[in-house]
Formats: sequence, C-alpha cells, structure tokens
Amino acid sequence: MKELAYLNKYFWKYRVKFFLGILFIVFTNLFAVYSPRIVRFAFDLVKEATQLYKAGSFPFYPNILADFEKNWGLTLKESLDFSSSEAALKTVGFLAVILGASYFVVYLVKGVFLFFTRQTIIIMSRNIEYDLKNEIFDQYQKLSPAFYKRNNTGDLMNRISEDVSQVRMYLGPGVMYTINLIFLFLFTITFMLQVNVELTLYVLAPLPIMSVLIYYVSTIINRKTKYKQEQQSYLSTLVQEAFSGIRVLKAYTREQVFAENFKGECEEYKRRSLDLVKVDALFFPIILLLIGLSTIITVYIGGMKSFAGEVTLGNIAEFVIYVNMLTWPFAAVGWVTSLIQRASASMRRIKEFLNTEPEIVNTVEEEQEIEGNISFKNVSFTYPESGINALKNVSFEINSGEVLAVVGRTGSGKSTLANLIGRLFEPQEGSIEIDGLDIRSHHLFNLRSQIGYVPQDVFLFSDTIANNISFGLKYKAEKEEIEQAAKDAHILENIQGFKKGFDTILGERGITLSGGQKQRVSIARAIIKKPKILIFDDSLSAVDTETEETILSNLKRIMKGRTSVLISHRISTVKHADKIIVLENGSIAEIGNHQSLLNKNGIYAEMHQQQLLEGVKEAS
Ligand SMILES: Nc1ncnc2c1ncn2[C@@H]1O[C@H](COP(=O)(O)OP(=O)(O)OP(=O)(O)O)[C@@H](O)[C@H]1O
Repeated sequence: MKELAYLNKYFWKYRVKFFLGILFIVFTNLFAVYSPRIVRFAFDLVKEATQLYKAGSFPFYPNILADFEKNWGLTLKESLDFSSSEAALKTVGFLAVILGASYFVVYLVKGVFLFFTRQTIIIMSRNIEYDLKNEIFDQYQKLSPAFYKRNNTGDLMNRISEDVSQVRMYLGPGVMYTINLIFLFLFTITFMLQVNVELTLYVLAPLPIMSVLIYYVSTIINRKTKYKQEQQSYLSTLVQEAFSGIRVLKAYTREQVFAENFKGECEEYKRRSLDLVKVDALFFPIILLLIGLSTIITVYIGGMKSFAGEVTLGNIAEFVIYVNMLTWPFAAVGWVTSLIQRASASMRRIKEFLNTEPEIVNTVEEEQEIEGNISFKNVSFTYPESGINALKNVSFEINSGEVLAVVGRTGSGKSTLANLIGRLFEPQEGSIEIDGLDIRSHHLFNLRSQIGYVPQDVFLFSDTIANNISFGLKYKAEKEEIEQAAKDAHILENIQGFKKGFDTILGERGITLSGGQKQRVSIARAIIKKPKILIFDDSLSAVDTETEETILSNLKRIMKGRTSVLISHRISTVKHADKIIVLENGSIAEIGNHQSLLNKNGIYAEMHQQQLLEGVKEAS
C-alpha cells in the first residue's frame, strides 16, 4: 500500500471527479437499499389481503396499509376500495402494479447513478493511467543510453503498459468497489438491523468466509495468469525472432527445428492455460455456494422467527434480496485485495524507474549558438557495465571550420569518442570543451540540436522518407529543403525513382532500403539541420567510393565554417581532413594530417598501404 501512496497526487489532481464519484456511489446505494423494502411491503400486503379475503368479512382494510399511512402521514383509505370481493381483488392488483412500478423506478434511478459513478471514477482512472504513462515516458526520455544498456526493451515496455494497467485496475475498479462496499454495507446493515439483529448476524456469517476464500482463489488465479502470460510473451518473442530472421532461418534450413521448438513451447502454454482454467472454474461455484448457504440460513432462521412472530414473510423475501445485493461486494473484497497487491508490486517496479536519476542532466538555462571548436583534455572513459576502458587519456583540439578524422581498428574507441561529443556519455576523467567552455556548462538540448549525428547503425522510423529526413528539425521543412538535403546526400535520384517519392513509407509495412540507401537518408537527416558540428560515424561504409567522393565534396560546401568529425576505416574518406587521429586500444597512437602521417610510416601508413593494395587487387 505504501507504494500506491505515490498516486495520491493524481487523486488530488482529479479531486472533483473523485468526490463526485463518491457522491454518486452514495446515491446509488441509497436507492438500491430501498428496493428490498418494496418487495417486503408487497409480500406482506398480499399475505394480509389474502387472509382477509379468505375470511370473507367485507369490507376490510389491511393493517399494513393503515401503518403505511400513519408512517408517511398519508390518507389513502378513501381512495382504496375493499368493500366487496371484486373490489378487493382490483385494489390489490392495482397496488401490486404501483409497487412493481416503484421497484422499477428505484432501479432506474440507481442505474442512472451507477452510470455517473462509472463516468467519474473510471474516467478518473483512465486519466491517471494516461498521465502516469506520460510521466514514465518522459522519464525514459531523460535517461541516458547507459540506462538502456542495463535494462532490456521488453522490461521497459512492460512497465509502461502491463504495470500501468495493473495500477489502473486499483485506481478504477479497486477504488470504486471498495467505496461501494463501504456504503452498501453501512446502508444495508442499518436496514437489516432494524428488522432483526439475530437474523442479520446469521445471514451475514458466511460472507466474510467468502471474502477470504475469494482472496485465496484470486491470488492463485493471478499467479497462474502471470505464469501463463510469461509463456505467452516467450512465444511471441520466438515467433517475432523467427519472422525477423526468416532469411537466415531459410538459408540455414532450420524451419523444422524451429517448428518443433515452437510446438514444444505451445504445449507448455496449453498446460499452463489448462492449469489456470481449473482454478478459474472454482471462482463462481464458490460464490454461488456461499450465496446459497446464506439464502438457506435466511429462509430457515427467518422461517423459525416468522413462526415465532418476530419477523414477517416479507422480511424473509427482503433479506434474501439483501444477501444477493451484498454477495458481489463481499466477493469483491477478496478480489480487490489481491488486485491491490498486484498494483502495489507493479507500482514498485514503475517507481524503480521513476526514481532513477538521469546520469546526464541539463543544468544550464541559457541557450547559446556554438562555433564548433572542440577540445578534449586528457579524456578517459570506461563503460560502467562492462568495465571496458574505451578511451585513455585522449587529448586533441579541432577548430570551427575544420575537418577532424578518426581512424583505427575495430573496437579502438572511435564511436565512443563521437558519443562523448554529443554528451551521450560523460567521461570519468579529463574534460571536453566546446568553444572553450566545459561541455557540461552548455545547454544540453541546445548543444545536441546543433550537432548532426549519423550513427554507425542507421535507424529509420516507420514513416515517410520526407519525415525521416526532416526528423531533427524544429519547424516544418519545405519540400525544396528536403530535396536539397537528399541531393547533397546523393539519394535524390533513388527517392525520385520510388512511385511515391518522398512520401514512400519505410520500415515494417513499407519498403526496405538497401544498406547504402539507408545510410544516405540518415546523412540527409543530419545535414538538413545545417549543424555546427557534423559527426559521421563510419557513415560511408556502405556506399561506393564514387558516391563517397560526391558526398564528401558536397559536405565541403555545406560544412564551410562548421566542424566535421569523420570516423572511418577507409583512408579515402579521411585523407583530406585537416587533422587525423589514429586510435589504438582507446589511446591516440598518431595524430597529424594525411601527409605527415604517411611520413611517420606508422599505423596510418600501414593502413594506407594495405588499402592501396586491396584497391589494386579489386581493379585487376
Ligand atoms: N555500450 C557499451 N557498453 C559496454 N562496452 C561498450 C559499449 N560500446 C562499446 N563498448 C566497448 O568499448 C570499446 C570501444 O568501442 P567503440 O564502439 O568505441 O569502438 P569503435 O572503434 O567505434 O569500433 P568499430 O570500428 O567496430 O565501430 C569496445 O571494446 C566495445 O566493446
């Protein structure tokens, strides 16, 4: 329950709906509790009128009507005719219709209030669900990439969907049924006690037992449902992987193995489902058994008391209805208790993420334009999860308008260096300065908005090509602007070749671009921003050298007066750079320009030689 206190701020936010909901619950139950009294009245009236009718002593006037008149200060006697047997029959029939109509009206009004209860409490719970999802999503967006490394996507998705749904069950049905039970119980008990204390106690005795039993059954059902859902998630993952990797699966002729594996897992799912069905089947019989028990007690004890003249026959009918009215709310106690337990566990999981402090935060108010001068001073960086020391004591400077190139073997720390410039990670040692100011003293989002980043593993959204290219812009891009970016990224012709051009949808339900096309759309996305710093993380690896030449010469024009960081394995990409860094195991092994590095005859010269030889081999 402690965990759920977090949600009180939302109850306060929607207090008007919440308090109106409580008011509607009160009215619903006030009307509900009067309906058994009408039945009692009808029973007792018919019984007395029948006795008098059989005795044949006309005219008569039933005592129950005289009492009713006295209690409500009415005078009905003149309008009700019991002077002859025909007249008595007609009058009793008329009264029965009136009582039936009153019963109907009471239920109608109760129904209207029930409708309003749901319109307030359930809507409140849906609003809170919406707010909570947004709160979690906002928090997710604040968390750094390191957090996403620590937690898998399935878990993140579960907390925002499955766990929030569990919490919603507490906010909606949980709260509604609890408040409903409190008022219904208070009203019903008051009415029942007025009739007969002893009978009330006997009749109510089985209900708490039912609550406890339902609680146990619900807990078992929840546990088994979770168990079944886990298997269902596993099956979904299995199917999803098989379809995503269908080409590999077919190429290695593993269809049969996969099918057998799937069958085995389906068997397990069936077993768990049937296991759940068995317990599920107990739920309603338990309720029915206990209602039956209470009804039998009502009729038996009520019958005895009726003989003794302590209660009327009408009271027995009245009590049977009370018992039925109380059954579901009492069953709900057990159900709601287990529901609250689940919601509490879910809330704990949600809070775990909500309370995670983002490692990288913005502490600066003022947004400023940057020039693009970058300086690394003895920067070292270790990935906390793996303990891999990816950068060691790295120092360099690059001025606005220059091109910095980073080369090195795979795993030498090139991408890590690129990520540090965008402040996606924070170095443990040393400092990074942009325009002479520590990177942490820049407005984080403003800084990132001035960086164009083309990551190594391109990611395109399931959206149109135009929207993918203009993704990073804060305004709606003009068509010409998007076309120019595509042209500069050397992808315009390809896009124009598609039937729907820039409106072509990419991704799962759209077309699949080739690796090189994807890279170039991603480049267009970065250059349309006209960034002050442009980072290419091995972004030309999937294009041929001719296309690479064109893109690089376009970049020269676009990036005039701005800073470019080119990460590559290819010497052809980096040879015109103003400064080239050669990384080796996270340290700078060589630094200089193309010519000076060739003169050094070190790693760079070796790479150059090797690539020249490969080029000659390919050409021959
Ligand atoms: N998110 C991460 N968590 C833990 N270790 C990482 C992470 N990213 C990279 N590493 C490790 O850090 C080291 C440097 O990786 P990095 O990606 O910077 O190399 P790279 O030079 O860009 O390699 P490549 O040329 O293959 O892209 C590698 O040993 C890698 O395994």
